[in-house]
Formats: sequence, C-alpha cells, structure tokens
Amino acid sequence: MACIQKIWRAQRAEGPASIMAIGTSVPVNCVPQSTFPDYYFRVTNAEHLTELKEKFRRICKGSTIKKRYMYLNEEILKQHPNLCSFMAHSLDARQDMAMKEVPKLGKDAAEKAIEEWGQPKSTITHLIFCTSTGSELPGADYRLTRLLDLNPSIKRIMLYQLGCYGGGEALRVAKDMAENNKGARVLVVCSEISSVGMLCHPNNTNSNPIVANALFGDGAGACIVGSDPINGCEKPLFELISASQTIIPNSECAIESFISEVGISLRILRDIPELISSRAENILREVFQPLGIYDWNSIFWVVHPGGRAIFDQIEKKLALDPERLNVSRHVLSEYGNPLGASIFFVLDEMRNYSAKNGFCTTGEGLEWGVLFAFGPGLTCETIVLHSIPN
Ligand SMILES: CC(=O)CC(=O)SCCNC(=O)CCNC(=O)[C@H](O)C(C)(C)COP(=O)(O)OP(=O)(O)OC[C@H]1O[C@@H](n2cnc3c(N)ncnc32)[C@H](O)[C@@H]1OP(=O)(O)O
Repeated sequence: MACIQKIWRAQRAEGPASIMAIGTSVPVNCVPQSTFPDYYFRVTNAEHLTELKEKFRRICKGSTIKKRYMYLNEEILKQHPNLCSFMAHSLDARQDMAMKEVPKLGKDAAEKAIEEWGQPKSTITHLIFCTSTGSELPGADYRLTRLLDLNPSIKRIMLYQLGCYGGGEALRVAKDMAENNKGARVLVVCSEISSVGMLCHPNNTNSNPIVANALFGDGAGACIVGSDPINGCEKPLFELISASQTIIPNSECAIESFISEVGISLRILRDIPELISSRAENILREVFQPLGIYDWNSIFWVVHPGGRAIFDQIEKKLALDPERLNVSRHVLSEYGNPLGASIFFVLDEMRNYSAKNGFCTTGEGLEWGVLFAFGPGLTCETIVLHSIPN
C-alpha cells in the first residue's frame, strides 16, 4: 500500500499549474463596427428592411465594440451566395470552411504561445483543443497536431460545442492535467470562426440573428499550462489556484444554439445580463472563501466579453469600481465576442496592460484575480488566479 502511495505521489506535480505563455490570432479581415450595418445589409441584400437596419445600427452602437475580425469577406460571400440568402441551405459550405480554417487560426495562436514559452515543442505532452465552429472526425485537435508537427503520441482532448465557456473549461482541464502528471506541458488552443456559422440574412421576425451578428467576432487563443516551472527557462504569468464550474438556476434556455441546413442559429435571451450578474456574488463567495477574500474591488478581473450589458450589470450588482472591468471591456471593443477564445484575449491584455503601465504584478498590481467565463446552460467557469510579480 505504501508503495502504491509512493508511485502515485511521484506521478504528481509539486505546485499549482500556471499559464506560462499566451498567444492570440485573428483573421486578416478587420471589420469596423461603425460601417458594419451598411456592409451587413448590403451583402445580405436586405437594404429594404430599413427599420431592422436602424435597429441593428442601434445595437451595434450600444455594443461598444469598435472593430471585429471575420474570416468571411466579400469575395468569399460572393463565392457562396447561400450564406447571405434567407433560409438557404448552406451547411456544407460553412462546414467546409470551418474544417479548414479553425485549425489554421488555432495554429497561428499556438505558434505565438510556443515561441513565448521558448521550449522545444517536442516537450509538449498534452493538447486540448476547443471550438464551437463545425465538427469532424478526426477532430480539429488531430489536424492541429499534424499542422504543428507535434509528437504523434501527444495526449489529446477535443472539446466541441461548449460555446463561450469553452476557454474556461479548457483551462480547468489543463490545470488538472498539469497538476496530476509530473512534468506535463499542456498546449491549450481555442479557435472560433463563428462568422462562418452564424452570418445569415437578417430576419424581421426574430431579433436573435441581428444581435448575434452585432456581437460575435473570429479569433483564436492559446496558452501553455504546466506546474513546477523550470527555473530560468520558464516564466509563469498567472497561477491557476482553483477552478470550478456551476450551472445558474432557471437559466437552461438562456443561450441555445442549433445546427441546421441553414447554419447555426443562436438563441440568446434578453435577461442573460440579469441572470449572470445576480448569481455572481454567490459564485465568488464560494471560490474565494478559502482565501478569506470578499472585497471584489481588491481582485483583478478577467471576464468573458459576452456583451456590454453583462459588464454593466456585474459592475452594478457587485459595486465594482469602473477600472476593474476596463481590461475586459477593452477586449470587447477591439475584438467583439470571439466565443470561447475570448478569455485568452483578456488574459493576454491583462498581462500586457499591467506591464505597459508599470504595475508590480501581471494582474494590475493586485495579487489575486478571477477568471469568469459563461455560456450555454447557463454554465459558469470560475478560476481563481494568482498574479506574478512583473
Ligand atoms: C455564445 C455563448 O456561449 C456565450 C455568449 O457570450 S452569448 C452572448 C451574451 N451576450 C448578451 O446576452 C448580450 C447582452 N446585451 C447587450 O450587451 C446589449 O443589450 C446589446 C449590446 C445587445 C444592445 O445594447 P443597447 O443597444 O445599449 O440597448 P438594448 O436596449 O439592450 O437593446 C437594443 C435593442 O436590441 C434588443 N435586444 C437586446 N438584447 C437582445 C436579445 N438577447 N435578443 C433579442 N433582442 C435583443 C432590445 O430589445 C432592443 O430592441 P428595441 O430597440 O426594438 O427595443
């Protein structure tokens, strides 16, 4: 028995997992939000829906998004007119693009993370790939392994169709892998090209497509997660202290997505900001109780940029100082909502912003922080972060 204990212990890391490098990537096509209403209604031949276009313009303005990146450009749309036609069958074309482009965009982000990490990619032991854009067999994890020429014996996990909490879930799983496998180095990649699934003709009888088309952007994020960093070779950015997932009561229909011949239809209820913000205090109390932290202004915030109204409500309900959500709001304004990949953009921005402004830690000068991602369910992923001195 003592022998089994010894073997079991020897397989485990000594310390908590940390994020050791972060990379992000976006498609080349950048779309300013101010001109997007004209562009969207023109490419979908919906100029005649003047009232709807005005409403869309209001939503775009209210979103506080300045620009987003989209794989789909006018040239691709001309080649695939069904993507823009009302209820036209277009799933094959969407699926073809997703299969090719999701791993490619993920590769760009992964290469940046690997470069920052500075270690040979042959020492990556695990890969977690996460996307809600398309699906295939073998999966995008397999394609990325080939594209990056990773060790064929790397242990892979593919997370499909989680929506916007996917990045949080991938990090939670990476933490478990790193802490339970001594020496593990986990490459986590989340790649989303939601424009390929969701772009559709605006619909007079259902506001959901226009809300989705005003918020979502394409992008990929990646990071390297491991425990017990090698002194002088690896530099942690954030330690992952604890990770939890919970379902918000009475919210099961709040975000739903359906794949059909016409693409991905997303249903997002209006009361998502209320549902999330009214539960946030309980979630935070539970995860920070072991640290005795109950002042939500004393921690740094890495929040999924789901939408402006969600930030507003969280800020209001938790009496947060405006600067607490500045980094997450900045990511929303620069990239929109790239679903599960969003959280990597916020982590990246947090450490860059902290370094640029001379803060003494990677978390705006604060020691403890929270990563908060949410998606269908409503499912919330919460990770307690420990910053690193800059
Ligand atoms: C996919 C995932 O897994 C996870 C996700 O991130 S899902 C996305 C989560 N995001 C949200 O739920 C968005 C939260 N909402 C917002 O941020 C803001 O309401 C908004 C940016 C969409 C619009 O902001 P705004 O323009 O300032 O004002 P607001 O009054 O709220 O809305 C403007 C119009 O859009 C409509 N609208 C807002 N949210 C809507 C929704 N979820 N569905 C349908 N219509 C909606 C409003 O009813 C309103 O319509 P009228 O002008 O006809 O009255």
